[in-house]
Amino acid sequence: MTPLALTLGDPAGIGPELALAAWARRTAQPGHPALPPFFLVADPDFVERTASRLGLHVPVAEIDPETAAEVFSRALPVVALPSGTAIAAEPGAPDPANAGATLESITAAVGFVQAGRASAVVTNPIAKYVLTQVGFAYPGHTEFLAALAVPPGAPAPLPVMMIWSEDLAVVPVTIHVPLRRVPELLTQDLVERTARIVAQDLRARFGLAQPRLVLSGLNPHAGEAGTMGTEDRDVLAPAVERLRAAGIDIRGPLPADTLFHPRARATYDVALAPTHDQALIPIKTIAFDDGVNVTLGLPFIRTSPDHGTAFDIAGQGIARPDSLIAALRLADRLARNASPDRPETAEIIPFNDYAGRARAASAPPSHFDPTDEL
Ligand SMILES: NC(=O)C1=CN([C@@H]2O[C@H](COP(=O)(O)OP(=O)(O)OC[C@H]3O[C@@H](n4cnc5c(N)ncnc54)[C@H](O)[C@@H]3O)[C@@H](O)[C@H]2O)C=CC1
Ligand SMILES: NCC(=O)COP(=O)(O)O
Repeated sequence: MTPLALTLGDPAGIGPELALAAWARRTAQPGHPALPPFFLVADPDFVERTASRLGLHVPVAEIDPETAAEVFSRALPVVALPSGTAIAAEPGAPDPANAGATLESITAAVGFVQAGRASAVVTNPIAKYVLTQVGFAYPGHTEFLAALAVPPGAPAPLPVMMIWSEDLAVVPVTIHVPLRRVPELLTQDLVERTARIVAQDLRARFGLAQPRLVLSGLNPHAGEAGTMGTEDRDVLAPAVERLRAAGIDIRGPLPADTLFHPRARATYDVALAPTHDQALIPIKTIAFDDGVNVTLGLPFIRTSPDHGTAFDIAGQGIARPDSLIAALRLADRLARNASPDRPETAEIIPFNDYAGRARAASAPPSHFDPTDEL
């Protein structure tokens, strides 16, 4: 069985302790299947010190990726950083001196997946501003992974951030950019390319035959016919029209403020929103512990917990591993769907399976059905 490659994240954040906590929950429990085997790409001594500091009885085995699945039942498999770098980090005190190890863990994990030695990359959180201090040129994993997906110098694919949970999935069309730059970056082309990638990956990777997309407006009331901003009318609406003409089931732009309550959520699989916070606030409100960040549009699978480094609680042993566990499980399901040995049909991974409702065959004519009983 090909294991998942889990990155270190910022070693002063909660990533290392979450890896230990996730491994401690590896066995099947009622309602929760066993965790798929994974290995952490890190300094094994640092991982051992982290475990003993937290009083966790987690044996650590330094191995290569090929041995990870075999040892997983009895020890947390750790693949050493290729440079052999030793990490010294104080929980809650991020230090740019560790940025090299943080980045090396990501590049090594991607290399393992590209070489077929891991089935997917699962990333622990990084603090972008710490990496920026050593000249890291990307605003986050999402953009960095797109660059790693191609040979140096080749044009990178457009990476699309989706935060997924069984109750809601969202996609920010612009990602890590200042709010004041959104109107200039939010082009018809970007909306169309993003929506096409979402539709394609939901079909191919998540097994949804007819994914239902909606696009949230940018301005209040989706611009109120151009009286509260023109982007909805002049950029978003024509993009939706072209996408629909190309056979993609997408509606919008719809007013953002009425798009995320349960009856509205029951009418779509994924909501695209023009800005980062428009997309991420609803899902982190509804599913903070279960949300998974998935990068679409890459030639390999990458998932991550939806939260960040949580420096404020690092080293206290109180960080919840739920989102990392959800990320490991989803990466495994996506990898199985992508495997050449998969069964005849891909597993359908649920979207907005709100209260166990059956999915409507096609989008209803209105935004949502006000008489709907949930
Ligand atoms: N995928 C990634 O690498 C991500 C990285 N970040 C980075 O994380 C850093 C901190 O970002 P914040 O906005 O403060 O978000 P955050 O998610 O790190 O923390 C927000 C709040 O949630 C709590 N929290 C987070 N994860 C938790 C967990 N597993 N269990 C219990 N409580 C938890 C924290 O203690 C804090 O109070 C930033 O530098 C940002 O760049 C943020 C999001 C994702
Ligand atoms: N807010 C989500 C986030 O920052 C995740 O970014 P990335 O590091 O996964 O690109």
